[in-house]
Amino acid sequence: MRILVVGAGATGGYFGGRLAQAGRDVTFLVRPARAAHLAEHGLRIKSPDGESSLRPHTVTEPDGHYDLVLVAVKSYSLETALADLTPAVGPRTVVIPLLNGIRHIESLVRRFSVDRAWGGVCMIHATLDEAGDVHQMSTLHRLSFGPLDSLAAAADPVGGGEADERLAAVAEALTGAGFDARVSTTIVQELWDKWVLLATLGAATTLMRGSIGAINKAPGGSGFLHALAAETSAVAAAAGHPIRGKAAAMLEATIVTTEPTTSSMYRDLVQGLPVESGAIVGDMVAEATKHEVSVPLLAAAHTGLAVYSANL
Ligand SMILES: NC(=O)C1=CN([C@@H]2O[C@H](COP(=O)(O)OP(=O)(O)OC[C@H]3O[C@@H](n4cnc5c(N)ncnc54)[C@H](OP(=O)(O)O)[C@@H]3O)[C@@H](O)[C@H]2O)C=CC1
Ligand SMILES: CC(C)(CO)C(=O)C(=O)O
Repeated sequence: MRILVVGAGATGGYFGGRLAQAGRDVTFLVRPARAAHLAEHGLRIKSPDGESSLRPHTVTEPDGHYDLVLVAVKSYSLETALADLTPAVGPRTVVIPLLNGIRHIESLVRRFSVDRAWGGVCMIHATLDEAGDVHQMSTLHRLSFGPLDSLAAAADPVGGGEADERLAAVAEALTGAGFDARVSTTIVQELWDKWVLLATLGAATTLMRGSIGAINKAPGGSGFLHALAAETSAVAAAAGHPIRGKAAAMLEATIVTTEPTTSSMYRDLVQGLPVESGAIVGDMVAEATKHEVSVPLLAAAHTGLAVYSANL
């Protein structure tokens, strides 16, 4: 299976790198500066389990159709990346995005239809360090993926057809490659579960300019985190995607920790980089407005991120 990974940053470099190390046929679609860096230094992955390096195969424009395309760019780069990657998408290509939030799903479905645009949720704490290496900061590395359930059911109402064959092939390609790969039959709900977690984590850490552990140790911090999580959970419930079970337990465990847990958006902010505030916090505020849910803390975080972005 030919796999194209669009973006060789923290997530693309990690998951694509692990796939290449496992012997999969992986090509990275990168821009010229990243291509030059990778040609000179290779793709280095630093993780709690050790350090590794590989010589990735890169292209700066697609060289034909691929069977599977993993999209690993930030939300603010998506539209350009979609235009760049479109020549790689043939009639049977599966496109799986790793982005946070929900809005990118609509862009992908608009461009490729629900038949080729699937859902993907990655759980990892990773960053590109000052040397341009991928730094995996915890042992978490999970990738869930699958056709967009309700939409896919409408496209393939009886199941058992070509969609199932492609799912089996994609699952085989992604499984056993050194990370936790999971087929999901409820990927839309998983996208919401992750969004609620990340909107909470991202809003809290960027508003308070510190980790969840630091917030919990500050006066009023625990109450603030619980109030914020109640807001994001209420938005998801009002939108028809209430978080339950394991997702609710994970949210609770995340907001009570005294560990220095942060979010990718916070790491970007402290480095003075652009942030995905619209896709992660702004869209959740918009959902709240649509469903008449009161979200004063989330709205304050959104305002703070807008001020930060305006000063970049
Ligand atoms: N980092 C994390 O821990 C997690 C991140 N996520 C989500 O994953 C998504 C990706 O984030 P992350 O990997 O951290 O981001 P990074 O900024 O580390 O990497 C994004 C990469 O995309 C590249 N890129 C942008 N536009 C293009 C293009 N047109 N063609 C090719 N490459 C392009 C950039 O390359 P260039 O050098 O050319 O700018 C950059 O290296 C985000 O939505 C994020 O929220 C989800 C879970 C965890
Ligand atoms: C939820 C979390 C922290 C881990 O995947 C994340 O997605 C992020 O930091 O962007």
